[in-house]
Amino acid sequence: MHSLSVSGQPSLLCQLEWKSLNQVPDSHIWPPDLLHHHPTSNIIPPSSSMPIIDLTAADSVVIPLIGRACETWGAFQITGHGVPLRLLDLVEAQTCRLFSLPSAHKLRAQRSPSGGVTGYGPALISSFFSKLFWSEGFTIVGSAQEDARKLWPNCFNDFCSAMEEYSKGMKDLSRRVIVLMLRSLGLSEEDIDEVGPLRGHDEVEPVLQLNYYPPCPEPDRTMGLADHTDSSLITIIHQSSCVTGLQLLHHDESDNPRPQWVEVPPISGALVVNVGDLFHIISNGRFHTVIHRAIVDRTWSRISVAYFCGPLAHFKVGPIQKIVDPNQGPAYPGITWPKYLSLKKKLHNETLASIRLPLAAKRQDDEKKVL
Ligand SMILES: C=C1C[C@]23C[C@@]1(O)CC[C@H]2[C@@]12CCC[C@@](C)(C(=O)O1)[C@H]2[C@@H]3C(=O)O
Ligand SMILES: O=C(O)CCC(=O)C(=O)O
Ligand SMILES: [Fe+2]
Repeated sequence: MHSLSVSGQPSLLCQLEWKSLNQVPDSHIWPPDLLHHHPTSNIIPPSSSMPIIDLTAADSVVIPLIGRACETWGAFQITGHGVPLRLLDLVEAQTCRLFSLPSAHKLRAQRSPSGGVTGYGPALISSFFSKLFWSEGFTIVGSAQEDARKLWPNCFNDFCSAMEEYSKGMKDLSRRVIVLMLRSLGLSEEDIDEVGPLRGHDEVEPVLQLNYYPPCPEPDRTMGLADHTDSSLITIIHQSSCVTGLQLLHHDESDNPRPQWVEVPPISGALVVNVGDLFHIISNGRFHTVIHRAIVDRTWSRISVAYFCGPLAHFKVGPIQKIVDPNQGPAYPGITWPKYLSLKKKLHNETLASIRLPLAAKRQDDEKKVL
């Protein structure tokens, strides 16, 4: 059953008994202009489908492929990444175990309504929309112990150890991918040690977002997770292997002036890497932070596990000087991840634009006009 808040708007903490529904309640029906599903937009010729990069290939092959993918797509899939299939299956099974709990149990670990980040609830961006998502989320920052104890007072260990092992695997992999991305921007290994977004990488608290999208009787009328960019440097996503749902907004300059939603096909054992807002900033806008969303399926539920990799809290992320064109200057000021997240809570997809600096060339022009 879903609840209504005093204002008559559906409560964001509403908990549906998904299985009991044979149609989508009004609280979850999205206006068509926000859905723009365009079924045909999913039929993308293979020549322009999202890159799949095998990390076992030589660096001289992988690095340019990654650079190109980040510039044109803002995302790519990786295979040969070394994270065992056993670990991907384990984290998926534990995620499934969590979302299969009765609603009343899950609500014991509900995210605190007064600005909490960790715990069970709709994705945080849900507050920007008057309609609810056809999904449930669980956010882990650092250790999952406190919340897992509320869910399984006597047997929380399996869940916690799976999440810890997975976070560790993702931490190592994200460092490796970030180094390849920085090298594709022309930085040497020594430059990378100096420039710093990876400084203290081992101490950064892992952020995991577990997402569950139940089957939906009317998938074309609702939204699993609305359009957004991730605030991280990069996000690594594991998605269930048989059900599609993740889509990217892709601008294919060569054929079509309008961006299109492109499906990210699930490939067993592959992981999706999204360029996040902070990488867009450090690359001075060269790498493109990707707008993405999740839609739902009539028959199948879907699970995704997203690992958000960011810098240490006190580290100010700004465009890397070595790659800033001196004629243009930096496009963004330095900003810490917590500060960026607090802006994002208020401004959602307008956050990057809100901090963008006028280009140096334009600044000089404007200064001349004043003189
Ligand atoms: C580090 C974070 C990124 C995130 C906000 C958060 O503090 C924890 C949850 C993350 C998440 C996951 C689902 C999509 C997203 C936009 C959201 O609503 O919560 C991201 C946030 C983000 O990238 O800004
Ligand atoms: O479900 C997905 O594949 C996308 C999840 C996502 O974008 C997120 O958690 O930020
Ligand atoms: Fe995302």
